[in-house]
Amino acid sequence: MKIAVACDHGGYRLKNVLMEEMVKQGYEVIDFGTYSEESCDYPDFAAKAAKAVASGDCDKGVVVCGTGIGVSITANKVKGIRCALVHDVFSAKATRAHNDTNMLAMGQRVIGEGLALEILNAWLHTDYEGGRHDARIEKMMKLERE
Ligand SMILES: O=C(CO)[C@H](O)[C@H](O)[C@H](O)COP(=O)(O)O
Repeated sequence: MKIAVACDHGGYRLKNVLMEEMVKQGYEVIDFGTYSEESCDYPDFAAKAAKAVASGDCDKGVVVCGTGIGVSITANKVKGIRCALVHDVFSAKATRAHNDTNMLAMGQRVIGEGLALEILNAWLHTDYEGGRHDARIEKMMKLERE
């Protein structure tokens, strides 16, 4: 499975920790930047990762900024993306099981690395449940076509 990752300067350190974990687990990780802690604009990088997921080049995406908010808003502007900003394990599982999210956002300035890794793993390893959630997702995605 191919995972697109991206961050701004505020998420650079956590992105590296998450990438290391995913590589260790055998995921192919494509890093869309940024590549240092020099100040930059999160939409430039989050958009690249989101477009890679939306086009099918990558299967899922993980984006990080200071709060996770900027990168999640950006990712959700790209058609086909359902990006969840998550800072607890329960929501990480729920957003895969119920929302079939294809991108995960977290904030380096909000949670520690240990919790972020638990969230990442919960999100990566929880399957979409389908069933009653299909119609709800279809209603959300229909908004993109209006
Ligand atoms: O988009 C954000 C806020 O929702 C991110 O946390 C950014 O990383 C943050 O705004 C960057 O702030 P900085 O003061 O320029 O480091």
